[in-house]
Amino acid sequence: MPNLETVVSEIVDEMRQRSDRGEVARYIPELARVDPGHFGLAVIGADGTVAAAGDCDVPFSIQSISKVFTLTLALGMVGDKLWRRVGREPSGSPFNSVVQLEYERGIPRNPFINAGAIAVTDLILSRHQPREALGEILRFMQYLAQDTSITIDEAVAASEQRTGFRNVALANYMKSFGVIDNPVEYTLGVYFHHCAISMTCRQLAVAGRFLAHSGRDPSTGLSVVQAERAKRINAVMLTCGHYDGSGEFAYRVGLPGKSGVGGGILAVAPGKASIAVWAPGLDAAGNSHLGRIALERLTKRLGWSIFGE
Ligand SMILES: NC(=O)CC[C@H](N)C(=O)O
Repeated sequence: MPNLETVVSEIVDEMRQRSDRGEVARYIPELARVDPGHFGLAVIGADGTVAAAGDCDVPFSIQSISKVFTLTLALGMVGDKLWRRVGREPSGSPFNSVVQLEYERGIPRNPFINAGAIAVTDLILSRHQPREALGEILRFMQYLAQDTSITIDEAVAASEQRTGFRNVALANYMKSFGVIDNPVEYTLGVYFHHCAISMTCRQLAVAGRFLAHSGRDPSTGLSVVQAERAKRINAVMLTCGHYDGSGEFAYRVGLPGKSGVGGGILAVAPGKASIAVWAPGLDAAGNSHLGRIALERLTKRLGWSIFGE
């Protein structure tokens, strides 16, 4: 088996040389300013070995990757009742699509498209004031990443709050079906802010370890969620984590993964590793272009696809 550190540094070198970098997200003005030349990769093996290279210590906007953690928190609060508000089938639609919601009477297809994540945020909020809910989400991220320096990028949150018209539409539409309990502006305020959490690949890979190890953080031995819940979150990541690019991601990479329009992807190799990659340029489905290519090479060289060598 090739050496993990060698594979990681080879992939970073290969990705740095590529000229096809995708397009940074332009619909959030603050993200449009990010340099598409960045590339970072961090992999943490089961024994805690870290292989990280490139811009692995540069913070970026995690955006929709936060939805994995808000789903985890909300399941901890309300349990399987969550699935009365949100489905768990792939949508086959873009992350911010409006059409399905009308056909399905305001119940979002899954917790990772924007509508589903907004409904999940609303569940977390229902027990708190917006500031407390946001504090709880941020503290959960800091706890999982074992790093209290993680913060929210207020400029990114404000940028989205000014321009997130589609999310406002989705939230209002769900509210009309009674799927959103709180004032729409409160729910969206918390949603925009948790999407604006800023983290490095290294921090994100640490935060994802519980998903790779049956719900438990192997460095502390502490259980974050039951093994069965980790398994199910991974299943939803595999089928829905890349929106209408989820099939392609499973086909090429073969791991549960969650992307964000900041260009990050968190991927989980069950029993083996937690992986975070960042390359800001996106493909047509809004997933990191080079991030996916890098993960495809990683799983191929290490034989890590869950579907076989
Ligand atoms: N795919 C994403 O990362 C989308 C998240 C972004 N905050 C939005 O709501 O549009």
